[in-house]
Amino acid sequence: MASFAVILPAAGKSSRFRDPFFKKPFAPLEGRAVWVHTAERFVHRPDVVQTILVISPEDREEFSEKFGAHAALLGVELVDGGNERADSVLRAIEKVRPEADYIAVHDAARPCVTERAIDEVFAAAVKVGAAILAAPVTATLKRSTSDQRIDATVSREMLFEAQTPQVFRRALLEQAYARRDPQLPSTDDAQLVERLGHPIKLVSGASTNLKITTQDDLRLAAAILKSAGKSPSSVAPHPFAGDSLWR
Ligand SMILES: Nc1ccn([C@@H]2O[C@H](COP(=O)(O)OP(=O)(O)OP(=O)(O)O)[C@@H](O)[C@H]2O)c(=O)n1
Ligand SMILES: C[C@](O)(CO)[C@H](O)COP(=O)(O)O
Repeated sequence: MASFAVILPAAGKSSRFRDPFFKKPFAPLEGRAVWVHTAERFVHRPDVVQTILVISPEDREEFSEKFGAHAALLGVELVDGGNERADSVLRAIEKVRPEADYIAVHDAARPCVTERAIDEVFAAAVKVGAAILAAPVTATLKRSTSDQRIDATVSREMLFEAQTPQVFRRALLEQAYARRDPQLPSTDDAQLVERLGHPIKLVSGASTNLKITTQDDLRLAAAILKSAGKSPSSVAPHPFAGDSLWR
């Protein structure tokens, strides 16, 4: 069986979350913190050999007080994050155990991912070496002028919104990070692997696999978890789930 190390980046500033008390990974959601819901999607899987939660050094003390026992119970290891998301992921990559064949990076702020979607993107990564969940763009896309007027309508043909997990053969992701040019920004890990020219499979992800960014997203995530009896694995998968496109 292929073995996976899972990296859960949770070291961001949550600036768009605008909550006076919580950064989004630590916000309460249906009785548990967001990060706990996310971690629980992975820690019990027989193919996951390690789960690493990346938190900001400034959060370490409070996290240990509030969640230290729960993290230990789940077998979740902690790593200090960095200024950029890529810095956080790299620090976790450096702690991945030798027995992991693949590395899956999944935003701690995406607690509604389903077991089926994880199965599919993991399987695709084993097949191709790299795969990400991505939702087909369904809205009409407009490009704006600097003063917020419509400049043009952009074709949504073959456009996908990248999600996570983003899953890679370990050596491939390590090579992509070794060649990372800090001058070239990257908002996801796939971008770094794309620059190597390696194919990355797009596995259709559900719109319910949302990234909590704002307070509205938290409310939406609560509704999704409630409708799934708090276990999103029973959420109806995206109608095209399982389809995938080479890239
Ligand atoms: N330096 C960073 C930046 C982001 N993240 C994590 O990457 C995921 C996706 O990032 P995003 O949604 O942008 O989180 P924030 O950067 O916290 O959001 P904001 O831009 O609103 O501050 C989040 O789980 C976030 O905690 C991280 O681990 N380290
Ligand atoms: C990784 C990601 O969730 C894919 O859509 C997204 O790029 C994270 O971006 P953020 O600005 O760090 O939220």
